[in-house]
Formats: sequence, C-alpha cells, structure tokens
Amino acid sequence: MNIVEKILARASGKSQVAPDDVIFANVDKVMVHDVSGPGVLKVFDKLKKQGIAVDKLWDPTKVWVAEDHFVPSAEKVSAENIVKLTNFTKNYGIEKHFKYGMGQYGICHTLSHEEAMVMPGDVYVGGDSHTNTTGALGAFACGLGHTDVAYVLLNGRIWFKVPETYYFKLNGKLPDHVMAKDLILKIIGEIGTDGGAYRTMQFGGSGIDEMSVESRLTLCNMTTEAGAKNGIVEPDQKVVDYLSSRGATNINLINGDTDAEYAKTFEYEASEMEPIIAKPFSPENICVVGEAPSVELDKSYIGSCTGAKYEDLEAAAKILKGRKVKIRTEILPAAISIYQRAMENGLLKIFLDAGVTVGPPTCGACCGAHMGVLAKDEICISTTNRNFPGRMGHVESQTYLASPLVAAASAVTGKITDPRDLK
Ligand SMILES: CC(C)[C@H](C(=O)O)[C@@H](O)C(=O)O
Ligand code: SF4
Repeated sequence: MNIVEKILARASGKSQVAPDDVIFANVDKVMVHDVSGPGVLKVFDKLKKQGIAVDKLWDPTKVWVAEDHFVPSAEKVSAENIVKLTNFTKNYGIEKHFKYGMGQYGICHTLSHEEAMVMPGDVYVGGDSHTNTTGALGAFACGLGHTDVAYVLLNGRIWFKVPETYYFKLNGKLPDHVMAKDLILKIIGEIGTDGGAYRTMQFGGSGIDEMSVESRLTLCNMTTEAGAKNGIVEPDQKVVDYLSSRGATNINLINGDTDAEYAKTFEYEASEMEPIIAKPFSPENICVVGEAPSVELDKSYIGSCTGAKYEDLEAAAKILKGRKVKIRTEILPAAISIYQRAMENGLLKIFLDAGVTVGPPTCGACCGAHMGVLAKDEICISTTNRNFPGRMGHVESQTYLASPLVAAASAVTGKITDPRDLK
C-alpha cells in the first residue's frame, strides 16, 4: 500500500485497503474557521429541529478553531460570526481557539503546521478546501463541506472512497530562482484543474527530499486547484524536526511500502524548471514568466496560506532588499509567529524600507473578502492559489498567480518580471 492507503487502513481498522474501497475512517483532528464554523452551526440547528442531539461533541480536544477569513471584521455579519465562533468554543469546551487580537493566530492552514496541530499519519479534516495543505506533514488531510464536518464533530468519523494516487516525481534540486509554487503551477498547467479529481497527488523524488517542509506545503496547498482529494508527501526527518521544534512529541511516521503502486507517475527535471505564472482566469492557464503578457500591474499581493509562510517572506525580502516598489504592494504574513520571526530577522524593515505595507495575518484579499480587494479593471500579481473571475475583488479585475520571488520582482518594476532579470 502507498502512504494514503496505509493511513486510511489504520484509521478504518483494516489490514488492507485499495483505491475505490469505501471505508469509514476515525478522524484524528478537525478544524473550522470563521466561515465554516457558523455554517456548521446552521447544520446543528437543523439537526436539533429534527430531534437529533447536538449538545456534545465527540471529542472537543480533537477540534480546533481559527479566526482567519474575515478578521479584523470589516462589517457586521463577520463581526457576528466571530461571536458565534466564540460561543461555539465556550459551549462545547473547545480549548484550541486561535483568536484574532490575542497572541498567536493566523490562517488555519498555516496554524496547522506552525502550531503543530496535525501529526504525520493523522486523518485531518477541515471546513475549508485548502485543508489539503497539511498533507505535506505526511497526514491524510482534506476539506469537507459543512454537513460532513457536522457529522465528524458529532461522531468522530466519516466515510471516504479510497482515492487512487498520482505520483509526481521531481528529479534534482530546484534552481535558486524557482520555487515550489512554480512546480505546482507547471503540474496544474499540465494536468488541468480537474486533472487530480478525487485523486491523491503525492510528491516524491530527490527534489522533494531536498525541499523544505514549507515548500512541500505550497505543493500540497494547490492540489486543491487540480481538484484533488488530497496532497501528500512521505514524512521524513525534516518533518520530525519541524514539528518537534514547535513542541510536538511522540511523532509516529507512517510511510508507504517501497513497492507501492500508483495509478500514474509524472516526472520533472528540476534543472529544466523556470519561473511560471498562471494568467487570468484559471490556475491551469500557465506560461513561463519570460512569455508573460506585458501588462501594467496595479498591485502585488504577498499573502495567503499558499504564499506567506516564513520562507515565502524570505524570498520576497531577498528581492526587495535595497529596492523600492513601483506599485501598491501588500505583505500579509500567514501567522503571528511568522510575523514575529520576520520582525526579529529584519524582514519587516526591508519591506517597510521598500515602501510595502505589512498587514495582519488574515486571508485578507486572497478570497476578495477585505483588506485590499481589487477594483474593476485592476490587475494584481499574487502569491495566492486561485484566480477565477472576481476571486480577489471586482469580477472584472484580474489576478496573475506567481511565486513570492516573481511577485516581489514584479512589485519593483510594475510589470510581470523574472527575478533573474532585475538589475
Ligand atoms: C471561505 C472558504 C470556505 C474557502 C475555501 O473553502 O477554500 C476559502 O478559504 C477559499 O480559499 O476559497
Ligand atoms: S488564505 Fe486564501 S486560500 Fe488560504 S484559506 Fe484563506 S481564503 Fe482560502
């Protein structure tokens, strides 16, 4: 069995599972945020009306909550949602609630690794489509809709059809100017936004072994954009070190058999990789940066669970050091812990000296919610993961997806720029 089959076999108490088997898996962790939490509570209300008891969760210690999408609240509905979320955690005895304005908080998929909320081998589900991100720790991680999350909260388990697995192999280490973001855009460009539909996308090979845990997180994050059920990387010593340095103990790795089979294998040579962007209006609409259209950018956005981890900020700082931005540029670190490290290591000074605005750790403009959404006809280069019409604001705005290196280089010139071409 491969790693996903092993995790799902363990979680369903079976010795063997195979693609297409339908299983009931015990869940190890579940997450809701300020959008999905209130949505799940609506499901609870409906259940209550049907006489189904919703007064106790299966295990409040396995549930955690993040305030990330609409904080700080810009209007009344999202302010009310934060109150609902606070009452939810109080009423059900959930201790792990990352509150905006109180110590550590940030984007849910960033807290999952920064706060070691999820362990290798876990079955982890969340009320958000990019829950896939956390597969980079060697967990089976996927997003669920409100009804399914409600079911998990009450019963601690959920059904899955065991996905078949596509294996993406990277040979060799990525060159300095190429990031994990470029690789995943290339993959999505090749297989399409439905190319991973209900499949596992597993990443491996010497190039992935060489990669930091944070880069692997970027890969798994965007498996959602290929329609995948989940993304995963076999956990190694790097994952153990990453999680132990964040306080985790008793880390048990589950790995696939060395002779495990995959539905399909795709191979990439790292030395041939180049910086890539996805043009409006789909993550599959890719081209190399050298062939990007010559558009006048209005904004560069370095934020989100995809593109504002510490390593992403370091990449941006490498470009922005001693330079000035030519267009409106916003950097929103993905969690307070990242913000703090950026401050301690002088990145914030580099950003402010370059003329960038640094905002709080929130989803912000990534999903067009608030804090810098785009006006009609505005064009943005962004380290986020989606660029559908209206994703970051007005339906007639445009978003180009790029790595933090490309987004920062483009901030300096006002045009889509290959970091290698900066003078
Ligand atoms: C609002 C939320 C439910 C949504 C998701 O599920 O992905 C958001 O995070 C996104 O990126 O579009
Ligand atoms: S940062 Fe963007 S992609 Fe990530 S959870 Fe928030 S809205 Fe979704």
